Amino acid sequence: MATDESAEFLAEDIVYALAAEAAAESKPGLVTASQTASHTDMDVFTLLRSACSLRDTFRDAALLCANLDVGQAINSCSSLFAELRSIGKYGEQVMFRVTGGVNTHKGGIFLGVLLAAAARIVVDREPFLNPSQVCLVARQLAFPALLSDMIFSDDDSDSVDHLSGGLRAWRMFGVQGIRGEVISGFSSVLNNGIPALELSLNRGVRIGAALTHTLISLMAVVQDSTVLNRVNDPKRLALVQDRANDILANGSIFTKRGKRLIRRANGEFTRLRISPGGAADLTAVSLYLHLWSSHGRVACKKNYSSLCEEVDGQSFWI
Ligand SMILES: CC(C)(COP(=O)(O)OP(=O)(O)OC[C@H]1O[C@@H](n2cnc3c(N)ncnc32)[C@H](O[C@H]2O[C@H](COP(=O)(O)OP(=O)(O)OP(=O)(O)O)[C@@H](O)[C@H]2O)[C@@H]1O)[C@@H](O)C(=O)NCCC(=O)NCCS
Ligand SMILES: Nc1ncnc2[nH]cnc12
Repeated sequence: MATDESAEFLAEDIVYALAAEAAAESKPGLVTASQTASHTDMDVFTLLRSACSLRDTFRDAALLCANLDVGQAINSCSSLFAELRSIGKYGEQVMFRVTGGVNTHKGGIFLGVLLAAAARIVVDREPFLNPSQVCLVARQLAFPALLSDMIFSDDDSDSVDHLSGGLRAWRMFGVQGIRGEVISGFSSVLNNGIPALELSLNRGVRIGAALTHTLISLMAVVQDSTVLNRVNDPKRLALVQDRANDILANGSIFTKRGKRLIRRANGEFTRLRISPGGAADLTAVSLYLHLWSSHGRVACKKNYSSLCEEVDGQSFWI
């Protein structure tokens, strides 16, 4: 196997970001270090095991593009994307093997493979990777194939049972899921996720709390098909977006009221078994794109004394 320093560091940051997202607290309905929330088949250790197993997958995706410039990559996008998809499928097999069959990071694998490839294409020209450029190249690589997935899913068949959760949500309700996020050029990540993450870090909060605010900011806008996987009811997605918008309007992690609403949303989503897994994946994406753009340094002006505080008489981890 050829060695390539850029491919190694890109993969390393993706794995770190998936693990950091898993460990972060105060994520409504999602697995954290202290809860399994809406999930009965996985905990934080399952997610960490999965994240750690995927490093070679992301490295291989970057390596595949090590000698390509943007023009060459875009001219050969359909064959390149087919090769990336098979690297991603192999990554999915590894994930299912190490988790005993649990879907921990299907979306995270796809996004990581695509963005590692795009970043490796861009990195020779731009050592400080600009998130918009990386996302644009990723979009160009994936656009034809994802569009055809979506058009093809609209076949004559009345049944949607054979479709994946994402394609079913698209076909039944026009919810665009992961494909729409990529086709849009990662609009939620660029317009909501990364700005929220950087605002939090600039305000001096710790990385875990910054990830919570990033997640909430994404939940407010993302068309997350995971929310509809278990119950095909678009009202559930509207509920997630309403709750997230309400949290943001009340100060999110920066106010007591915001934190109270985060806690309340966690209780509600857990009761309803709602899991915003797509927004979780995009939280990790926001983190590694931020890391790549700042050369691997998270500007964490730490305040460890606020690690755990009381909200309504209960501890609130941030
Ligand atoms: C293109 C692929 C992504 C394959 O797509 P596929 O159609 O197979 O999958 P989708 O159902 O479309 O969704 C994939 C995952 O994407 C995440 N996601 C959803 N919405 C968004 C969004 N708006 N932005 C970003 N990411 C999004 C989501 O992943 C997360 O949730 C998963 C956990 O969900 P959970 O409900 O707990 O697990 P389940 O097992 O489904 O249910 P339970 O048993 O628990 O009830 C977790 O994976 C997170 O990562 C979606 O799950 C790509 O994978 C691909 O190309 N693969 C190769 C195979 C292929 O070629 N397929 C093409 C089919 S046409
Ligand atoms: N923290 C999390 N909880 C549940 N599903 C996830 N998929 C990715 N991260 C997740």
